[in-house]
Amino acid sequence: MNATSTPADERIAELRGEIDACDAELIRLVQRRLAVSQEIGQLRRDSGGTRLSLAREQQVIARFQDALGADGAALGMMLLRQGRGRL
Ligand SMILES: C=C(O[C@@H]1C=C(C(=O)O)C=C[C@H]1O)C(=O)O
Repeated sequence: MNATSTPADERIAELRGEIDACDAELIRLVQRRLAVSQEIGQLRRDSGGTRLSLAREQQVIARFQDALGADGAALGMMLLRQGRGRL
């Protein structure tokens, strides 16, 4: 600790490091999820199926809603939208 920083400042800096690590992991997971989702979409289209599966999307949103409430559902919808690209 230097002369001007308090114990709270030190702890905040430490916790911000944890947040930064969480964010980096989340970004990596979102990118991985997008790649997997796009691969599934391509496989379905190549075999003559639809690009989207609304029943599956409802399951995904319900999972986020159950775990995280209304904001979770919104987050799930953002992830789904990311994988859709141009409709
Ligand atoms: C990835 C899939 O395709 C699409 C993308 C989804 C997703 O990103 O979770 C879910 C349903 C589909 O609309 C799938 O069917 O699982």
